[in-house]
Amino acid sequence: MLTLSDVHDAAERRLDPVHYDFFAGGAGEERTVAANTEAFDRYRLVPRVLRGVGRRGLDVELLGQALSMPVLVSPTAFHRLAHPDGEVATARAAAAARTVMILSMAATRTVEDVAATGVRLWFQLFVQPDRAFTERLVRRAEKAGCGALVVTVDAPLFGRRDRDVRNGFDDLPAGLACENLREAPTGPPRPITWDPELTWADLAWVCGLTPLPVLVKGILHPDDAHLAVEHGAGGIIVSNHGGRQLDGATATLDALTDVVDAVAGRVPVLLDGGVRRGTDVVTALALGATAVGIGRPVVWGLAADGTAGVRHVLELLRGELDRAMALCGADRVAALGPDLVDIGRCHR
Ligand SMILES: Cc1cc2nc3c(=O)[nH]c(=O)nc-3n(C[C@H](O)[C@H](O)[C@H](O)COP(=O)(O)O)c2cc1C
Ligand SMILES: CCCCC(=O)C(=O)O
Repeated sequence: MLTLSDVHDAAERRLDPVHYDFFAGGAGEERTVAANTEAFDRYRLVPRVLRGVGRRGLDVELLGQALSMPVLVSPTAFHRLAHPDGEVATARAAAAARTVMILSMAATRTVEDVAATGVRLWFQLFVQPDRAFTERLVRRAEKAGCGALVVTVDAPLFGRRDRDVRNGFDDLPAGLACENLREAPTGPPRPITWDPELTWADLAWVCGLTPLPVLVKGILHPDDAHLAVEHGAGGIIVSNHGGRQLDGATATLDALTDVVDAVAGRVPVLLDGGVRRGTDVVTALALGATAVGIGRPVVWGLAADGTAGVRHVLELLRGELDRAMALCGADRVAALGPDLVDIGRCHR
């Protein structure tokens, strides 16, 4: 498996086709799923030369945590559909790679079991209409040692994924559950409720609830990025949920520059969606992202070969990023700037 695309192919061969469709699919025509990767195809790099890049550092600091590279694990649901050990297997790989894993609220292993791997862990939250329950979840994540909360804001309701509708896939199979939604160890898990009533006041409420930094995930509009910072966000994740919510939403890479300008350095800006190559990481960082997240590639690694498969995905990206940085004349992440991107020609 020489590329992330090879890992995808191996996963597709191993997964139940219905579960493969759940992981791979997006909303509607999947235009935004396609747009995310297609945007990276459109941007070109303008490398610098003769810059002495024999010693390179890929490490970054993010919200007080040291990462070995600017690539982290975006939250994805239901890892036990891909591997019996589920999110614990994923976490072992992220820990070995010394990067952050964002645990989905829809994880099929408990946050305590995942944290026990020693991974740098953040917890992703859909704010629930029952605010007392939401607060208990936050306390549980804090107690388990999570270093940040990630509030996903692109889901006032659930995007319609046509593949899942066609396949009749609307719930986890017997024996699997969202383990962090049980109120008692053997009690039934509460269902995730999408709350279309959420407003910026609710984000401010979450930010006031916890000393942890709160990242807001699912921002595409620069005015929303500004509002997020005003309401207490400690970080922004430019994301369209991997094209699973609003079909037709802009590619995240196309949205990045305006968001970075609106945030004006006040908090870190991350991006996810369509990152499949080390050069994609270079492009996003050159345009102002502090780090990028990967969603589906992690699931493909997990399905293909468990912890080793996820580790392979992370190390493939690390190797590609290192090579791409050298070829761009950058010896460290901070050396990646917008001058490396052929902005004028990228929208043709
Ligand atoms: C199978 C799957 C499940 C996901 N589950 C969640 C989730 O529970 N919470 C969330 O905030 N985002 C979720 N996402 C969105 C990802 O966090 C991320 O934004 C997206 O996958 C990035 O795009 P990529 O898959 O092209 O890397 C999910 C994405 C996929 C593909
Ligand atoms: C019911 C879990 C939802 C996870 C999610 O956000 C997604 O599938 O995109």
